[in-house]
Amino acid sequence: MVAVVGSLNLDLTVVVARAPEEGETVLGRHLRTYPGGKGANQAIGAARLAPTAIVGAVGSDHAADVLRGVQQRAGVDTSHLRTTPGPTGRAVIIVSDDGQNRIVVVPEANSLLKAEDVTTALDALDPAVVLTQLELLPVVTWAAAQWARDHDRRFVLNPSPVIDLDEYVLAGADPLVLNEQEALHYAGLPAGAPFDEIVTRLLEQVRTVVITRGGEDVVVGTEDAIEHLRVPQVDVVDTTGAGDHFAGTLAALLGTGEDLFAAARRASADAARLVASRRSDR
Ligand SMILES: OC[C@H]1O[C@H](O)[C@H](O)[C@@H]1O
Repeated sequence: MVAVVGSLNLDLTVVVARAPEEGETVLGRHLRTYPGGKGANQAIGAARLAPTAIVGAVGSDHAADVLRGVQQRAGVDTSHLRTTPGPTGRAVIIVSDDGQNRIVVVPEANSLLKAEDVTTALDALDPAVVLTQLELLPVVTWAAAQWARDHDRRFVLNPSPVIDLDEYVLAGADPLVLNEQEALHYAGLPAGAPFDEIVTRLLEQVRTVVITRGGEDVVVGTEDAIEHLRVPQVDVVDTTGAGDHFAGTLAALLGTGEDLFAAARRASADAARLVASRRSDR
């Protein structure tokens, strides 16, 4: 079983020809709401391949009902999804015609999840893999990392959005799953740094690393090898949630005993299919 300790948001998405500059107004189209949140997206990705539960919090509003229902229909165990007073998390997303996005997250209920909620849920679920990201409070991320370490379970960490992470949390990551910009941040290197140096710096802090580089490749680093895996080439329509789907798929496959390199290959093929479609068609 995979336990995803993570965020759930209702996403308000708009498509634009190009994202506005500071002080500029542009016209948009296709204003839609979608179920989202990195945790929720990852749980749906994982649930296609392995029993999966989400540990998180939603508010007491219509958005909460929508998000809970979507998780349940995807086969995700929601018995540790807390309901808190007030609004559910929201995100505002601008998707440009080149498929790239800009996201603002308003955490709301996500910030009401407590460390004790996570420990209690993980004790009850007893997962083989704990997957988390950084849209919850830092003490909650810490609790997830600590539980996995204390119980000798696999801890998959997607350190997004970027924050200054405690080295205790990073040290348990096996793997750390992140994109190129995030990799530069955690490696403490400037844009344009040689890729093998980025991976080497990260491997000084974590056990294994998987870096997704859009249509370029996926880089997998362990203490034995650094490999650049080819990714399927597709026409990019919307990248939103593709990294989450990748992380969820990877965590599920690792939980079934798949090797890290094979799991990363399969996850990138699955994520490529998502990138090539609008969210309304997924
Ligand atoms: O990674 C995409 C997700 O980030 C934010 O959490 C949004 O809710 C969106 O669904």
